[in-house]
Amino acid sequence: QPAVDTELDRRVQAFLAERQGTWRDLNVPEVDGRTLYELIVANGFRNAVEIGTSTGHSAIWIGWALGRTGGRLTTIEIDPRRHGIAVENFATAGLDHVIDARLANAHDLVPQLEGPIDFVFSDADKDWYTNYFDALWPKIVPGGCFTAHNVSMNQLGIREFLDHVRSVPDAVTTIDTRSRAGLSITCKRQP
Ligand SMILES: C[S@@+](CC[C@H](N)C(=O)[O-])C[C@H]1O[C@@H](n2cnc3c(N)ncnc32)[C@H](O)[C@@H]1O
Repeated sequence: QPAVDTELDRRVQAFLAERQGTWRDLNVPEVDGRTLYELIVANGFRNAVEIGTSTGHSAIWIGWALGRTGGRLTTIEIDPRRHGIAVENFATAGLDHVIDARLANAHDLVPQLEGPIDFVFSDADKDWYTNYFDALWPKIVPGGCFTAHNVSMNQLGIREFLDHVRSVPDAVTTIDTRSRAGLSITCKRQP
């Protein structure tokens, strides 16, 4: 359980407790949000990207962690309704100063994002995961990680994505098995 010791911690935890069990827009389960949080805090990541905001559940966990490390998150959503709810949620949780929520097609925006990047969470269209990875990997710093959701599910593009990341020479990929949907974590080796 993350410690509660600052005003931000109290506000985010109150928000998450109030919304527990109410996330209905393809949002990650709490256990996966917690894993993302722990990964960011443990590594001190500060320059994060999320592909697929939906209404913001995972972004709240990522943003909370970045609130602790002093980082920032850029998160991208194509659906205006979900994007609008996410923006409201970020303000309610007290994380709007940490999260830059973009309404855009990630196919167009991701290749334009500037580095350096140290953390990515990919959770949008699975058949585009390999393209997102190839666009961002050169901008990820050594020690940084590209994570992807639903890799244990038999969806189009997942097998190709996993084969691809496992073939990258400067990458080490593990699968977090606490995640029922499967969370891959691909980190760039230090030179
Ligand atoms: C599984 S949901 C994301 C859940 C979110 N990470 C959470 O835990 O709250 C996937 C989202 O990706 C969005 N999406 C799909 N294709 C996209 C694209 N090309 N660009 C941006 N967003 C996209 C969908 O509209 C959907 O809201």
